[in-house]
Amino acid sequence: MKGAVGRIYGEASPTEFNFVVFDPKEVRRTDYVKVWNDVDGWVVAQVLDIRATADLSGSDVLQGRNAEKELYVAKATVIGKRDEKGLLRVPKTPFVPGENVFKAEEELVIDVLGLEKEGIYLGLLQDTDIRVNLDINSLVQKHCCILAKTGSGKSYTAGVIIEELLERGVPLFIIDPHGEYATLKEPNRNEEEIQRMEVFGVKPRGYSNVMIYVPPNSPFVDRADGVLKLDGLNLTAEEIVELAGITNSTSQALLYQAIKNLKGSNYTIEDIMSEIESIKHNAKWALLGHLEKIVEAGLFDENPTPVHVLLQKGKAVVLDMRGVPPEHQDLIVSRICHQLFELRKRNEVPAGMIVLEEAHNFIPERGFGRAVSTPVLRTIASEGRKFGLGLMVISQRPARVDKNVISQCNTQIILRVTNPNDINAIKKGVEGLTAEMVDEIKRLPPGTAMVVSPELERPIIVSVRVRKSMHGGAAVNVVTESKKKSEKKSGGIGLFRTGGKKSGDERESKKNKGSLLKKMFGG
Ligand SMILES: Nc1ncnc2c1ncn2[C@@H]1O[C@H](COP(=O)(O)OP(=O)(O)OP(=O)(O)O)[C@@H](O)[C@H]1O
Repeated sequence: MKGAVGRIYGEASPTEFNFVVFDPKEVRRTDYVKVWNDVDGWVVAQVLDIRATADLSGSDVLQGRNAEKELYVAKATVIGKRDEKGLLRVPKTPFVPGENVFKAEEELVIDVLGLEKEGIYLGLLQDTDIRVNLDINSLVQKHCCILAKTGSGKSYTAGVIIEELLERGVPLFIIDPHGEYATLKEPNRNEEEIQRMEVFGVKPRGYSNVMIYVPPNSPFVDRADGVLKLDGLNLTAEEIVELAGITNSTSQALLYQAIKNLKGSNYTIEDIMSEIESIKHNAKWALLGHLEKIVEAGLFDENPTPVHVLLQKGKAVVLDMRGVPPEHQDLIVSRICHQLFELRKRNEVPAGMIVLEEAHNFIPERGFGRAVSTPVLRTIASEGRKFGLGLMVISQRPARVDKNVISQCNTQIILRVTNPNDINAIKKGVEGLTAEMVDEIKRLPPGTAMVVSPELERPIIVSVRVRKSMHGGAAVNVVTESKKKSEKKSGGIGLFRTGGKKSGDERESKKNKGSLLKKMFGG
């Protein structure tokens, strides 16, 4: 029959069938096809796998004989068809062997998958010209996560979504441990990417509504739009233990005692120091030394930055924490997110989204470290949607991110992941993934994402569009870079990130810091 790409053969059920492929160049894995079902009419299915067989024995092969004709057989899983009410229905009667299989038209695929006509434009459905738009409300209010192994396009994809949100005026607060998002201000100048823009129907542009804030101890203070100073009021013993790296149990006990004495008042770090000074114990001097170092770090100020500037209509504020010690980053994230959440509850900042890069450092899975920012981020993940505060959780180590937080994310964007522990974490945190889909995740090329969302009838694979603005996390070739800078010989070949990314888990070393305090006082 004209236009047919194959014909059903062998056993077929209402949900699965195999078909012989007429031309292997025309049908590929993950393609969408349609088949006539006598009861339901045209039904859409997706090709899961294709195999080639030939009528050749082992000895034929050994004697160098070629097959007269090889046979290509595809396995398809049925997605269904929309009924008059727009609900997806899967047939109840099996497909008939011998029935022709056709390529599904774009409109039919869009309809059956439940793709939005408008929304956050993420890219094109793999191997098609179909635009994938994600529902903005669901993505922002009900949280989303981007999970991938390093170098697969995680922060690039986050950049694409941020551009789309910026164009719609959604307030964003971007927690950027490695300084990858400041380049949102600049138009994309990457020539290769500019050439691919036509395919995606986008043009280069920078975003002037992006502001860069840095902590006071950042090496990049002079380049920032603003400095984020914290008030330093009512620090908890646990926060100070983490901030100063206090491991000595006597010092921890003294600190706890001093803070207990101050409870009920609005105390500063100087108040804690005077309280400790009044304690008669030789261990107090070492503790005072630790506190002195915190003061010297200059994170806290009598005139703190008003937190409402971090979430403003039509703006994205990037908190660039490059070069800031991880324990400072953790405290900053904890305090700021707590205050933003409180302001949002009182409607003193607009509804918006917090973008959290390197999420495994701030909301680690139990057993993979501790962070003072965890409780507030968990609360935002579970209650944020009630108050209009969304989370975008980004991580290259899905196994090390709190699974509860991942499963709270309505939209899950997964790029290539190969580590077995990370794959297992994705299986646990993402509902509805079949074994075939999990295999697919291991094979995804860079810049290609699997998107899972209740708004979509099934996980889809998307070629993420090119960025309009400059990507800030690109790898830099050490050799070229060092040649540019000097005539000196290069010490070796390697790659590092423009954002100064560190490899490995920075927080691993302080895994159990502070746990002693908990054990001693049950705090
Ligand atoms: N959709 C895309 N289109 C074009 N290029 C892309 C796309 N996605 C990723 N890339 C390329 O892949 C590179 C790596 O992407 P990215 O920096 O986002 O990786 P990552 O997963 O965030 O890695 P890391 O964990 O090290 O930050 C980018 O520099 C970019 O060149």
